[in-house]
Formats: sequence, C-alpha cells, structure tokens
Amino acid sequence: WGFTVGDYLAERLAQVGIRHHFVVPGDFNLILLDKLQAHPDLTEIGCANELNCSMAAEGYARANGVSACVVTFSVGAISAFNGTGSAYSENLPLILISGGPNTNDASEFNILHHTLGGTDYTYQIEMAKKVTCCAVAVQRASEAPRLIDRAIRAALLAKKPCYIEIPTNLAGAACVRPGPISAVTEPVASDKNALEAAAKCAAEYLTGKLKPVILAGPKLRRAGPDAEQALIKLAEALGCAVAVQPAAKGMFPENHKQFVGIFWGQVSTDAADSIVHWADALICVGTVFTDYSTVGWTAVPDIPLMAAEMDHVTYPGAHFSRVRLAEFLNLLSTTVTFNNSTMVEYSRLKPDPVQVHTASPGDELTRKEIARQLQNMLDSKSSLFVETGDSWFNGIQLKLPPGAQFEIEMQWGHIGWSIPAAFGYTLRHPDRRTIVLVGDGSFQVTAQEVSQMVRFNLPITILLINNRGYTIEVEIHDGSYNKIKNWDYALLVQAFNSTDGQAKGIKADTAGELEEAIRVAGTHKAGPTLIECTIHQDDCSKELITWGHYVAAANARPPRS
Ligand SMILES: C/C(NCc1cnc(C)nc1N)=C(/S)[C@H](O)COP(=O)(O)OP(=O)(O)O
Ligand SMILES: [Mg+2]
Repeated sequence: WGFTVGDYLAERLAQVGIRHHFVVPGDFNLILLDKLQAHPDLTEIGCANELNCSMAAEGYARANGVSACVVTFSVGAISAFNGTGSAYSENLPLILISGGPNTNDASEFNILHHTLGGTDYTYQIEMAKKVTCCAVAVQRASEAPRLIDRAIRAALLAKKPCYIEIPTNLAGAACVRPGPISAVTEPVASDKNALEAAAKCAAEYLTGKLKPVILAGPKLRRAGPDAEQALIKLAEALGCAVAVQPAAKGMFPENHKQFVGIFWGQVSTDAADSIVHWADALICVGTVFTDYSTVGWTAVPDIPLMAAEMDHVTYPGAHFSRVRLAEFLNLLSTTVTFNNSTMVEYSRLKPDPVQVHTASPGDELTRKEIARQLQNMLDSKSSLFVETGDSWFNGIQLKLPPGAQFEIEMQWGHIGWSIPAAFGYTLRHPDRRTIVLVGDGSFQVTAQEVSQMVRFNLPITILLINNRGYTIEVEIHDGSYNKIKNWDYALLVQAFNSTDGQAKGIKADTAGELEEAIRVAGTHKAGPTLIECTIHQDDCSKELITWGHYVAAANARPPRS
C-alpha cells in the first residue's frame, strides 16, 4: 500500500506540530480522513457541526500556533468559513481542508449533491480566497506536494488561514514523499539593513521626547512568544509605562511593575488612558485601532505613533519592511535611553485598590459577586476565555495573576466562539484549568460542543451568565429582537451525558450557591461543569453601558452626502 496524497498532507500537518485535527465527515472527505487518522501523530477530533469545528480549530491555533479543520465540500466548508474568518481576523494559521468533487465531474458537466446544483465547482475556492491568505485546489496528484507546501508555508508566515481542496478521488492517489519540513517552516529573517535603520530611526523618534509610553496590541502574541519576551526587555530598558489594548490583555504580565492597565478609552482600567493621553511618544507594538477598541473612535491616540508590527516598522516619516518584531524589540532594548517619567507620573495617578463587597451566602447573585468569585478562582494555571457580551467587560476588569492566560475574540466577535474555542484550546493544553465566561445568548449558538468536552473528558468550567437575552445589544440599541427563549442550561448539559458522560450542570441563584458550585467544579476532573448563574437582566457593567453609547453613536454617523 503506497504513499498517497492524503499521507502527504497528514505528514505535513504532523511536521508543523499539529497533534489533533478537527473534523466533520462527509462523502467528499472520507478517504482523506482515513489517511489523516492513519498518521501516528494525528488524533481525529469529531465536532458536532462545521461552525464549531472551525471555531475549535481557531481555539487550538491559539494554544498550538497552527491548526487543521477538515470538512466536506460546500455544505461543510461554507459553515467552516465563519471560523476561518475568525482565524483570519485574529491572525491565526488555521489550515482549512475540504474534500472536493471527483476530478471527472466538472468536465463531464455532472450535477452533484451538496452543491449549488450547477456544474461549476470553483465557487468554493473563490469564496475561500476571501477568508484565507492562500487557497489551492489539487487537480492532479503530481501537483499535491507543491500546492500543499505552498499553502501551509503561506499560512505560517502570514499568521493567516489557508485553504486546501482535495478531490475525493485524489486523497488515495499515489504521491511522492515530502522533503525536509524546513522548506515549509523556516521563518523569513529580518533584512539586516532594514533592522539597523529601523532601530536608528527609533532613536531619532524618541530623541527629545519626555514622556514615552509603550502600547501593546493583539498582534504582539501572533508574532511569537519571543516577541512577548522581547517587549518585556524593551520595557525594562526604557523604564516607561506599558499599557495594553483590550484584545491584548495578558500579553504583557499584569503583575509587572510597569504595567499601567488596559487602554480602552472611557472604559480603561487603572490609569491607562490618562497615561497614554499624557505621552508625547507612543511605541505601538502589534496594535489594532478599531471602532470597538477605540470606543467608537473616541479614544484614538492623537500624537504621531511609532508602530512595530509582526514584520515591519512604521514611523511618522519612514517605513521599514522585513523587520521581524522580536529582533527589532531586542535590538531596541540595547539602544534606547532610560526614561521612566511616565512611571513617575503613574505612581501619582495609580488608583487605590477598590474594596470589593463580599455578598452574604443568601444574597441574590449579582454580576459584581460573580466577578469577585471568578477573580478568586484565577491562578497561574488558569486560562480564561471571555465571550462577546458583557463577559468582555467583566473579563477585562479582572486582574491576571502571573501565568494566567486570557483569550478573547474581539476582532471577529462571533457570539458562541468561546465554547468550541475553549474545547480546542484545552485539548492542546490539558494541563491548564480552562474557564469560560459566556452569556446565555452566545451559549445558544454553539452549545453542542459541550458534548465534545464530555466525550473527551475535559474538566472545563463554564460560567454561564443568564441575564435573559442579548444585553450588549440592548445597551447599543434595544428592541424585541434582543429577547431569547430561556433554556434550562444546567439540565441541558446533563443531557449530553446520556449513559456514559460526566458533565455537571449546576444552577446558582445566590452567592452561596455559586461558591459551592465553584468548589464542586474545582474537584470535578472527569468532564465539564456548567454553572448557570442567574442575574437580573439589567445587571450589566457600567463599562458596557458607557461603551455601548459611544459605539451606537459611531454606528449612527450619517452617510456622507
Ligand atoms: C447578539 C449579539 N451580537 C451580535 C452577533 C450576532 N451574531 C453573531 C454570530 N455574533 C454577534 N456578535 C450579542 S453580543 C449578544 O448580546 C450576546 O448575548 P449574551 O451572550 O447573552 O451576552 P450579553 O447578555 O452579556 O450581551
Ligand atoms: Mg445575555
């Protein structure tokens, strides 16, 4: 039994470090799935549907750096485009693989099931081109190695998803064996001249400045763990204040003495916004200024920025290509002059610690009490997923202890992402204690994936905030559409057990019940624990209300005449 196209793909996936691939079977991909499953280093992870499959792969890529999602043609791939879009906007190399029609069908003008009913089957790859950095469709086995290597390398370099289409009758076709994987994985080093010139330009940018601040954004982590380490080195060489954007929470240690909070305009934490607006030089590292991260464009820094990205650096008057972030930050840390004026200022602005009220056990549960108890759960092994909704605001306000990880999907913002993404992430990090903070509306989008947590015995703790509907939307603009049918969420997850599962579903209506439920979750290792926290539908964070007003105003800007 010879080496095939499917074996080639399996070997490349394993060689780039993938150990689990997420799948939903369909008759266009069954032979391919056999080949992937046959690889000793790959474990097949079935999902309940292709949206969840692609979101689980998105979460896996957060933990592993790269992931694979394998679906069937058209009916599968079109759902998976949503999680692929998430990976694109969140800068994650997700390898989307779709089975495809038999190579004879197009030329024979055959009409096939699952398709739009025409005989042109290129519509899928045309769509895929829009949500990936490289999309290839293998038409002959002989071209499979070149196309597969090209797509995977493009994804790894760009930190964007790629698309590979394998016709159902080619997965098992004979194929040559792959060459060294370094040809696919070797990163592009900085151009020496550009690197030196960029560092020199930084010195000019900082000359004469009295109040430099560093602002870290979500692309910092996507540039690699060495970039996060290099930023700490630069920060300590400069001695300046370091603020982070909300989507970058956790990418700079919050216990570091130079951390000044989350810069998020009127809903910033600590004194981040006063310090960032006081700066006369802003070193932006992997930052992304969007309508949501600038609170409806009301919190855009108003001084000329220096922006260091994954592979280039831009100044008010210059641009340097092919400068890798970690190398640039490390070089800068050896050339900058110490200037801690913004830390001196921060020490005068730093807010006093807030006294958090502890509810009595019999008190009705509130958002504040949930946040207080969640804060006490966090430790160095915690990985906290915060879902789109008031969970964003509750999560951002938490203090991360050293080693705690924080995951948010603030660019794509697809409600329901956190359940499959936390599932995918935890498969890769079974050593971490994964906690999901998710609203009732979001949970209803992807609840099925809790059954995969049951299937793979993952002790994920889900704090479901039941405030009876889409509260974030209520705060932006209310209407009948923000109401949803209530479920018995605690009972639902028990249904996923059938006769052989270990999910626990616990209702918590009071502070004492939450305390007890968290204790149970902490000792329950054989499966997920969902704690359904009932709070009043108007009990939301003031940050959400403030933010909602500004975002609604930004949405309402009149069309240009
Ligand atoms: C409907 C929608 N956003 C619009 C939306 C609609 N569809 C998708 C896929 N993603 C989206 N963000 C959002 S944020 C809901 O308020 C979420 O409700 P829930 O999970 O219950 O959280 P809150 O109650 O805290 O808002
Ligand atoms: Mg809700």
